[in-house]
Amino acid sequence: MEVVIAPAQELAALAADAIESSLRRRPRTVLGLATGSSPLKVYDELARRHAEDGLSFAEAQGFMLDEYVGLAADHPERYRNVIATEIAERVDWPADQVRGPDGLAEDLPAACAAYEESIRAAGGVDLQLLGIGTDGHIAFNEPGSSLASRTRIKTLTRQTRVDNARFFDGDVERVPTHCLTQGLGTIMESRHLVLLATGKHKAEAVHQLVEGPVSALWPATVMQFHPHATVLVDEAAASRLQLADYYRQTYASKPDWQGL
Ligand SMILES: N[C@@H]1[C@@H](O)[C@H](O)[C@@H](COP(=O)(O)O)O[C@@H]1O
Repeated sequence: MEVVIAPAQELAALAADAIESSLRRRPRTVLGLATGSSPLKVYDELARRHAEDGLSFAEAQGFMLDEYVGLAADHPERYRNVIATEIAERVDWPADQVRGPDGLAEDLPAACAAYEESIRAAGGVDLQLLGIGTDGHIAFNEPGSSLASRTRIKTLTRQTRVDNARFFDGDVERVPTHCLTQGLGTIMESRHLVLLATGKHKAEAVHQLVEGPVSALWPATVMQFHPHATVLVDEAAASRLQLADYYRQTYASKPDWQGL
């Protein structure tokens, strides 16, 4: 696992570099898309590169991590709409090449199975962007999630609903109680995981993710088993890391050509 400690803007540029090099090498790249505030600067940077440097998503495919259950099709916080607004519609990405689990399906388990199949049919995710919840969840895999889980229905914790109330006018009661989420087993099949975390409120979760024992109590710790995982954190989110100096030295001595 590689840990990079840098200011937020630099982290966003690094994640965008990894996505850009993948897209330039292979225009049919399959990208895993995250919601929440953590990836927003990455999306801004990608949109800028599309406008200024011609970075194209025309042949790329996108798969979202998760979706709320039951939010109306036109609800601005429906993750499908968030991804459309934050990235897909700002670049040349055909709408039908960006998919997410269907939180409005009548048969939710069938929708989850179909989603797994569509990821498989696309050849799997090349690069998966991730954020992390304050309770250590990735996507919506809350504490207690099976480390081998696949896309399924989950009940959100009170903590996650409180954290996400800011997107629902601060009213926790308006945050849905259920979601569909890629499982930890699904996420672990992505070829490269790139997790972004900023702010002091993420420091404990980041410490557990990088340095804690692997445990369903901190679901992101499963990433310790991934052969290519990159953790991009600012100073505040890195403030509880025991080996922060070692991560700094390692990154400082890395040759430029190596990338993430
Ligand atoms: N389902 C999303 C996650 O994918 C995201 O990583 C997490 C952290 O969000 P933020 O980046 O806003 O802190 O929040 C939500 O619960």
